[in-house]
Amino acid sequence: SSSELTLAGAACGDDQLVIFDASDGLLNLSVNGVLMQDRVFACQKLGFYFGSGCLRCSNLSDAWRSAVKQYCGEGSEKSHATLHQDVPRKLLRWSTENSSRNACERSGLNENNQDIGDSSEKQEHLLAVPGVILLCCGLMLPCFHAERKEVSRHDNATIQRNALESVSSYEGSMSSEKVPPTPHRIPPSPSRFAPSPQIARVGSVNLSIQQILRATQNFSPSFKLGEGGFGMVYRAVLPDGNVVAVKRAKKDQFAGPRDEFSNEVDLLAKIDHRNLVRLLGFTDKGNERIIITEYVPNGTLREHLDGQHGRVLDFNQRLEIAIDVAHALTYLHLYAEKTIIHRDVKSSNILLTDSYRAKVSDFGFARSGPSDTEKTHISTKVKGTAGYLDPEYLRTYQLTPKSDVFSFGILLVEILSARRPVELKRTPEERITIRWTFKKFNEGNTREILDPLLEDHVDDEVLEKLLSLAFQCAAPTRDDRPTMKEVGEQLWEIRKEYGKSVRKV
Ligand SMILES: Nc1ncnc2c1ncn2[C@@H]1O[C@H](COP(=O)(O)OP(=O)(O)OP(=O)(O)O)[C@@H](O)[C@H]1O
Repeated sequence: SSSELTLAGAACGDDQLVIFDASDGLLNLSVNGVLMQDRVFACQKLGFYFGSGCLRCSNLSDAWRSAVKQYCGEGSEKSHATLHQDVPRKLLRWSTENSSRNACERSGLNENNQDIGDSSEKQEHLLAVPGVILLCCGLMLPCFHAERKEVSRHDNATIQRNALESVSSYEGSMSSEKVPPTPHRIPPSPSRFAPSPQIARVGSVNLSIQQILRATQNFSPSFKLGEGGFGMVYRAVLPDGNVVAVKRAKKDQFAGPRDEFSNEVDLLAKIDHRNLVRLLGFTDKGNERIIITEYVPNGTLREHLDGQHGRVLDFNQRLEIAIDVAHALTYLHLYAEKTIIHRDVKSSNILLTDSYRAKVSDFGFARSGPSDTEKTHISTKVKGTAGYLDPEYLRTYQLTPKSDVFSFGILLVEILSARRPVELKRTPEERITIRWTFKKFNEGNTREILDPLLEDHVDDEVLEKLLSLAFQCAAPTRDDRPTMKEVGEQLWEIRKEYGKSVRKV
């Protein structure tokens, strides 16, 4: 539901690939968190992944196939043709002409193929071939073909629904897992869900399905607040007049290897902080899985930065929001029953109250940190949202609270600039907001970074301190990043300084 969304992700050796889109439907590829800015080069890289056998079309989900097709198939055809006369077009025709046969098998990209192995020697050989782009394009064709076959099997509406559903936060996989994971949120497994007695104690709202149906007028669209990877979110008015948010799991979230529902419930149940959305109750009956949380009435931070709520957030409000998020994360990292790593810190997961205080929501991806005090990290699948993902975590699969610190650094720049972490409509130099910001900062042009809609005067020193803090948080190596507690303390100091500078003016 945010605008820069992951469409598909896969692991290839040590590389994590994400093809993601923006609200305008443009597609881009990132490898290990680095956006491939040149589409031809990116398609070459994809071609090598296919060539080395680590990406196989037979293992690709519909969403991946369709993403690859959109990314390298139609858009790049022209540029390839310019470079290599009309040959790639010929290859595309080859694929269409042979549509009756499985092109995956035909090109030797099936599971048993030994012709194009995964040895680096063969990759080097591929690199040495003139017209490598042509070859790469050819290697990817089977996927375009397979996608076409899918289209003929499904009606358009289904495809569109699949694409929408797959637009969610990123889930990569360990390098040892050769099969690319489905880009869908991993659905909850009924077998693993068991209401914990703790929840019953924590939950202060006990509602039957009937009462929930009444409170949302049968999940009426007019009560809908939004939609995320887990399902729809509704506003519900309880018989006592209190308003709550009701998060209803999608039907297709009911079978699968992991249990996002119980994950979210278990974690929320242990949390009690004014800057974190509070769990009030849950229901798990029959075909319905529902989480009831505190209702936060004033939309998401991203909506406010987009100006969707009319009034522009002033500088002090932005500072307070940043401090609130820092406090929420400090609590999760240090003071909750055990260390919790949120893993999906982003502006669309920050909800605002009427007085513009922030509450961090969406614990679908949250993980408990290492329970063993000796260990500094846990090794786990990569999850999160493109643009906010810690590159070290992407590379090593080692998750620590510093991954949240990285995302916070990206968020801080977003709060100051109102730009999304990745802005695909902009020129290549401006696309990756953190890089663009860093360049502007080094050139001494910090004012240009600020949200142009912001009317307040902001002291240069205050702005520079905030940006330095954001860059420290977004340092490539986790050891160079501060802890969330230190970030909160620094923000607090900067806010005091800003207060003084405003009084002077
Ligand atoms: N407690 C709440 N109070 C008010 N609105 C909420 C609440 N929780 C969620 N929403 C609304 O519902 C939308 C969807 O929320 P949800 O947490 O399911 O997904 P998301 O974070 O936007 O997306 P994703 O699941 O892909 O990360 C939010 O963007 C927000 O507008």
